[in-house]
Amino acid sequence: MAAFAFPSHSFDPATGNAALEYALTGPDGDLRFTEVITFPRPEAPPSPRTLDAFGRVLELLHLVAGVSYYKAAAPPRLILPAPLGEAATALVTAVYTKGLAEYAYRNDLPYVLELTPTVPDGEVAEPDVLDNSDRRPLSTVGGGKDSIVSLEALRRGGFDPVPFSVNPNHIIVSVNEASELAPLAARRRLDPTLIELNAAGARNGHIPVTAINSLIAVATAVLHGLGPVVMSNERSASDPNLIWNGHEVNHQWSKGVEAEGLLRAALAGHAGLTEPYFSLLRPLSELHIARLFAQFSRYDDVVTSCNAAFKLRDPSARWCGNCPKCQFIFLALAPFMPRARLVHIFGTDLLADPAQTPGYLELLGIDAHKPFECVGEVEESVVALGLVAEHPDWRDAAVVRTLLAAIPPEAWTAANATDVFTPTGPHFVPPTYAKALTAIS
Ligand SMILES: CC(=O)N[C@H]1[C@@H](OP(=O)(O)OP(=O)(O)OC[C@H]2O[C@@H](n3ccc(=O)[nH]c3=O)[C@H](O)[C@@H]2O)O[C@H](CO)[C@@H](O)[C@@H]1O[C@H](C)C(=O)N[C@@H](C)C(=O)N[C@@H](CCC(=O)O)C(=O)O
Ligand SMILES: Nc1ncnc2c1ncn2[C@@H]1O[C@H](COP(=O)(O)OP(=O)(O)OP(=O)(O)O)[C@@H](O)[C@H]1O
Repeated sequence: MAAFAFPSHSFDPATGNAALEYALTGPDGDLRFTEVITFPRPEAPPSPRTLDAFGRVLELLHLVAGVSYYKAAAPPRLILPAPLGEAATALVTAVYTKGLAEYAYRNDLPYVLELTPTVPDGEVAEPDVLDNSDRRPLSTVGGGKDSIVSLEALRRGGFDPVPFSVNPNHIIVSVNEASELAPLAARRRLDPTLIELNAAGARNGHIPVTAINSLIAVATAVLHGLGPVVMSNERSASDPNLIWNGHEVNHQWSKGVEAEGLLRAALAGHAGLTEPYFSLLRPLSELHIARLFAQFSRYDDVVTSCNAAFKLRDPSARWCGNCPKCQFIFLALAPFMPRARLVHIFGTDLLADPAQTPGYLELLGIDAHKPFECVGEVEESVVALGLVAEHPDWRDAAVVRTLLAAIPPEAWTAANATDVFTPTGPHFVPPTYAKALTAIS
């Protein structure tokens, strides 16, 4: 295929359906795709001003959600459908290069890291400014511990959050029920042709899915006259897994602070939104978030962070108990709760199972690089190990004993518990919201 293009998109306010059209084009013909996103419809018909801002967010979503289809062939050209301002172009460029860096690395396609979209010449009309910053926040729920911490922080801070998810599965539905808050949801349907192409051996790999979910969330907030979208992306999401051909490869790129800044700037420049989107947990480490989560037991029967439970086909019921994310989160929660409670949450005791040791050696930086998964930094795993080693419930667990014997002395010196539990780093949390975090600390 020679190029990837964005033929058109549309929205029907009567049904809430948005149709996003894509094309892979080449000398032997085109492959066309349509992704359908169904937005929850507001009770009252939206005003023309709301629909205008929503339409502009949809334009960004159309461009960003194309990554799923682009990746089936990875042509060298990306041809945008209309003139685009600087901030929006920067977002789109980064989503297709940095957001696809893991895909490029695994498929050995270095040119993807340097894609430059072709943007048609022309003026882009300035958007009207829309300031909804004082309205109720829309807080995304992914079923895991992080979004639960944000929901509870917002609630304790007096913000009356509206939970929101894209394609909520039974886990997300149960988390929302446990929160006793009334949620909103959007439906996203990938074009079935993509799944057929995958089955036939098309190129495939990781995509920056958080960028897509984030724009669906912002579009929903605008349509419903709600305030900022509150994400739960942690500090360590910004750190790369490795460097390849001089470029950072970060599995969690679209959860990182760079993506957050680019998205905010694009939403301001292209859609006129003044305070559209931020991550409440950005200054915190994963281990710090785990400590905060431990105080909320009402979600114990439902909370699930394991990605295997969120596959479209053959998902695990809850924690698979055998992936880097399960291993990391088990270790991160262990210092802050009794063993019986954690084993109840996971349905298994990972630190009692010697088969888990190799995975933990990777998380502790003893073997290989940081796994391509949503896991914290090596330093956080080392600090967590130090804490469980002193915990009466955990210090004699088989895996803990093996890891303590394997870890080199210099790893302890490099890991500093004070750093791990001190909020730090760049963030976009508005001052009015900062108090929500202190409310649960
Ligand atoms: C659940 C999961 O990890 N899925 C990844 C997996 O796909 P798999 O075939 O095992 O299952 P499905 O998710 O059901 O996907 C079916 C096919 O559809 C494609 N696809 C899916 C969603 C989408 O938005 N676009 C798509 O093109 C997908 O490629 C499959 O062919 O392996 C795939 C190939 O490596 C990954 O692309 C699947 O990742 C999902 C898009 C996904 O939702 N992943 C998140 C759990 C995830 O990776 N989150 C990161 C955040 C990364 C970020 O920067 O946003 C994290 O938790 O760290
Ligand atoms: N289906 C979804 N719809 C909307 N937002 C989502 C969805 N899945 C994840 N998110 C959001 O994306 C961000 C990253 O997701 P992630 O899976 O890391 O978080 P989580 O589920 O809250 O917690 P954990 O890290 O424990 O899994 C979070 O802000 C989360 O709320």
